[in-house]
Order: sequence, then structure tokens, then C-alpha cells
Amino acid sequence: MSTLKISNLSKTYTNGVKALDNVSLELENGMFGLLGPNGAGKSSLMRTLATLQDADYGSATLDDIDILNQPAELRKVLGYLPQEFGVYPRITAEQLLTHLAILKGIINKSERKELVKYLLDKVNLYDKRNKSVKGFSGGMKQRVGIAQALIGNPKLIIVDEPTAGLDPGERNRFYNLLADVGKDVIVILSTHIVDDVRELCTNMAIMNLGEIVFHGSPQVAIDDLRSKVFQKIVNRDELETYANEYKIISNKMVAGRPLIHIYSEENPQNGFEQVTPNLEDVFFSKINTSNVLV
Ligand SMILES: Nc1ncnc2c1ncn2[C@@H]1O[C@H](COP(=O)(O)OP(=O)(O)OP(=O)(O)O)[C@@H](O)[C@H]1O
Repeated sequence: MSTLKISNLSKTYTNGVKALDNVSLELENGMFGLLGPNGAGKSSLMRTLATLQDADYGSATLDDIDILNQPAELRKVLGYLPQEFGVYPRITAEQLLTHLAILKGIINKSERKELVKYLLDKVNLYDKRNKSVKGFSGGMKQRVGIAQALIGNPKLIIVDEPTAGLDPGERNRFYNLLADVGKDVIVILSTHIVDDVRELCTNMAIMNLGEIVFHGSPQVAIDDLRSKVFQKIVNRDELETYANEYKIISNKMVAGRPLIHIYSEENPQNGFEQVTPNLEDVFFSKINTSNVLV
């Protein structure tokens, strides 16, 4: 069992944007979902943990490795699928993985051959091993991305926005693969897609404007909202009035009219109906009105 401990990690870019604001988290083996809207700071956190950028202050350790001060040690036990693993030369899946295995220090030829075969098998691409990766679908490319992240038996795997652009079938295959991988190591799945976290993660954090605004189990967060979420379809020109009167969590168009979800301790009447809260309600309640709700 590994433990990743992040304490007060902070980073302000030279343009003044505070991307990480005292981020503290502790995680153990399993799938961990890091959910946040675009610009929340997820990639900044992932890149810092992957030793690709520095923090201004704070610390991060993986077991006895000090990530910020021992980047070379961390890289030996890290598997990283960056947000843009999209530049492929015209080589086959087998050649690409072989090349990356060499870069990762697997120098023994027969060991490497066996590893590449194992990885191709694991991500269900063995039949396609002689095809050019350039011609692969988005989902197949992401599976190659996971295969390369698995080289070297990592203890920590970071996947940054992995399902963007995948169709539902591909996303499902990718979920299954991640769930399989996530049993024995720490996997951090950074995403703005609520479904990714709901389907895969037993532990999660929600990030907004560089801060962790929630950390815990998705189910506990949903239970906390039970009987406090109400919905109503309203007219577009009434939205502002509703926003002044209620704590609107989310607002989605249904057949051209806004369907609003509100947070309320009591039944607000006025045509609202109570709904069973879901993780999307949790997400929006934490990022829009986290100061009111916590
Ligand atoms: N190198 C940089 N220099 C300046 N500002 C940056 C840099 N990288 C990110 N930012 C800013 O820091 C904030 C956090 O960005 P970050 O990419 O970490 O967020 P994110 O949650 O991963 O979002 P996305 O899903 O859009 O990548 C944003 O406001 C972004 O514009």
C-alpha cells in the first residue's frame, strides 16, 4: 500500500494567477477522482506531482520519496498520461511502446519484448500492434497512453483529462481498463467530467480556483445533499429573479427552457419538486456556492 501526501502545495504563475492555493490531500491505493472546471488548477497539480513543474511552497511525498526534491526517484515509480499525449510519429503501437520502454530504462531486450507484449495484451491492442498509431481512434490512442504509463510497474499513475473526445463505447472500454489498473496502485484521474468520477472512483476531491473545496467519498457527498435539492423548469427571463431568491446549483436547458436545481434546507414550494441528488449536484453546489453550503 502506498501513500501520497500533499501538504499546502501552492503555486502562483508569473502572470499573477494563483493556480494552487494551499492544496493538501492524502491518498492511498485506488482510483482517486480530481474533479474541477476548466482552469481550476488540476493540470497544475498533476504537472507538479509528475515533477514537470515547481511549486512555490508546500510539499508532496510518495511513501519515502520527497517529490519536489527527488524528482528522479519519483519518475522511476510514476506513470503519467498527460492531457496531450497526441503527437505520434508514424510508427506502430509495438514500436512506440518499445521505444518508450527503452527510454524508461528497460534495456534487456527479451524482458522488454515480453513487457510490450503484456502491455499490448492488457490494453487490448495486441491484434493492432503492427498498425500505425497515427491511424488509431481516440480511444485506442488513450489505451496506448495507458500502456506507456504502465511501463516500469508504477506506484502512482496520473491521468489528466483522459476521456475528452472519446465516444461512449471507447469511454467505457477506457473506464474498464482504468478500473483494472487502479486496484493495486494510486491512480489520480483528473477530469471535468462528473461521469468519469461517478463510475470509477471511491474517493475524490473537487477543486476550484486553485483550492480543494471538497475531499471525501462521492456517496457521502451525495448523501449530504439528500432532500435538499429541488428542481423546476422556469422561463429564461425569470432566471435572475430565481437567482436572487434561491441558491441555484445548476441550470440546464431542457427543450429550450432552463431547468434549475436549487439547494434548500426546506421545501421551497412555488412549483419546485424535490429530486434525488446526484454527483453533478454535488459538483455544482461545491463550485458555485461552496462558501454558502459548507
Ligand atoms: N504556464 C502558465 N502560466 C500562466 N498561467 C497558467 C499557466 N498554466 C496554467 N495557467 C493558469 O492557471 C490556472 C489553472 O490552470 P490549469 O491548467 O492548472 O487548470 P485545469 O483545472 O487543468 O484546467 P484545464 O482543464 O482547462 O486544463 C488557469 O487560470 C490557467 O489559465
